[in-house]
Parts: sequence; C-alpha cells; structure tokens
Amino acid sequence: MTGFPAGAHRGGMTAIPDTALRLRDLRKEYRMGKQTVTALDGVTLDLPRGSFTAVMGPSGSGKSTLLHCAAGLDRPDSGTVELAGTPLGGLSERALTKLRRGRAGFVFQAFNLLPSLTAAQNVSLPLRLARRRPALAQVARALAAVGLAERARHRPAELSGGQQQRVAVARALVTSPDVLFADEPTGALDTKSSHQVMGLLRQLVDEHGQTVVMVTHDPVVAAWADRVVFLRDGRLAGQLDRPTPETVANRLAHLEDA
Ligand SMILES: Nc1ncnc2c1ncn2[C@@H]1O[C@H](COP(=O)(O)OP(=O)(O)OP(=O)(O)O)[C@@H](O)[C@H]1O
Repeated sequence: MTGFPAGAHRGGMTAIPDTALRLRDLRKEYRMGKQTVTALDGVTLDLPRGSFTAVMGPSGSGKSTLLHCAAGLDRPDSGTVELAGTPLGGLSERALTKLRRGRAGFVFQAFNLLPSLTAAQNVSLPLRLARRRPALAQVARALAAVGLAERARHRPAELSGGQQQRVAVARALVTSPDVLFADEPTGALDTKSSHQVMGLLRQLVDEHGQTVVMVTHDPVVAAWADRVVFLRDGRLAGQLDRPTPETVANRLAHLEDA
C-alpha cells in the first residue's frame, strides 16, 4: 500500500501542528419556536495527529453536532475550532468551504457515491471540487490503498456495500486530509464488511499517521479506536483509552442509565 501522509500536499514550508483538531468550549443551541435545545454545552477536546477517536453517547447527546462543528460543516454559537492550526471561526463561508475541501475528508453511513460515476470518477471528485487537477496516479493510489485497484471502472451498483464504503474512504483520502471525519461509517454494513472497513481505518492511522474521528453507536466498532470519548447532554462525560467492546458497552450502559 502506497503512502498517504496526512496533509502531505502542503509541503514542508509550514510546521504541521501536533494537534490535528483543537476544540475549545464549543456551544451550540437550536431554537425551535419557543423551545431551545442545547446540543453542545461546552465541549473541549484535542485530537492528536495520527490518533483514532470514537465519539459515543445516547441518542441526542450531541455527537453529530460535534462532528459537524469540528469539520466546519456547521458553526458553533461560541467556542473555537482549529483544524491543523487554522481557526475556522473567522473564515467566510467561501474560505471555510475551501479549507474543508482541502483538509477534511468525510465518510458517511450512506456512502453518498454518485451512482452514474465509476469508482475512480467518484474518488477524483474532491480533487475536482478543490480545483486540483485529478492525477490518475493519485486516484489509483487511493483505490489501491483501500484494496480496490481492480474495481476502478465499476459503478457503485456493481460493488458490495463494504466495497462502496471503501470507495468512499478512498474518496475521503484522495486530498490527503488532516482529519478524516466518519459519521456511523459502518451503520449500513454487515459484520464482515464492517470489520473490513474498520481494519482499513485502523491501518490508515497506524501506517500513515492519518487522524480519524468517528461517531458510532456500536461498541465493537468503537473498540477499533485508540480512545472513546463519551457525550451526554452536550457535554463530555468521560473517556476510555484502549477500549474493548466490553468496556465500551459497560460505560455506555451506565451513561444511558444515569
Ligand atoms: N437542525 C436541528 N434543529 C433542531 N434541533 C436539532 C438540530 N440538529 C440537532 N438538534 C437537536 O440537538 C440535540 C443533539 O443532536 P445530535 O444530532 O447532535 O445528537 P446525536 O448524539 O448525534 O444523536 P443520534 O445518536 O440520535 O444521531 C438533539 O436534541 C437534537 O434533537
């Protein structure tokens, strides 16, 4: 497997910070008529470069909101987000979009591949969006990294769910993002495909120093991470290092009871 050093495209001119993602006191409320829901209530978190973090918590605890604010898909009401040393707060929508396209990779539960495009064309999309010329070698390298070099010309309908999600991972990797954000990446997969996709994410972290942050409901999936952080009512409610499915399930059960 050829390398995808995270953030490699920016070259050696600027020092790459050790913290890939720095979140400080994030707060976010949603107003629905007269009702206000506090989705994030002061979350502070650092993701070291090359780390793999799972975010867990009961339904409605703020996991997706946290991921969206951290990735610049949504803005917190207050608090700061720094992605690879760049504060997102002061950026215009346009600058934020540009930064996100270049520095963040996304994998979602529903794959979100374009059905009329081949695997290779899907993988090249982020480069086109970032107005970088999609080099064939770069796309081929990303597909090889997820074990799908032979499937470059296949369309999503010709691939299994697990293979489609691996194409989505290749698409997320092709820009060498500083952080790969995954929202329930195994939610639509069977056990075997889920294992393959998680093995792939683990390998990207261990062999290529990729930083990954993932929301999941599944303790078996979370146990692939280096660390699990737990949310409850929009606040951090503890963390587990070197998690196992049992320790995660146990902690989650206590959170949901509390
Ligand atoms: N666009 C929105 N408008 C109004 N309320 C919202 C919106 N998005 C999220 N919320 C509310 O904010 C809170 C946190 O939601 P969020 O989706 O972040 O939780 P979650 O932990 O990801 O939940 P789940 O596990 O069910 O996906 C919830 O109470 C939710 O109803």
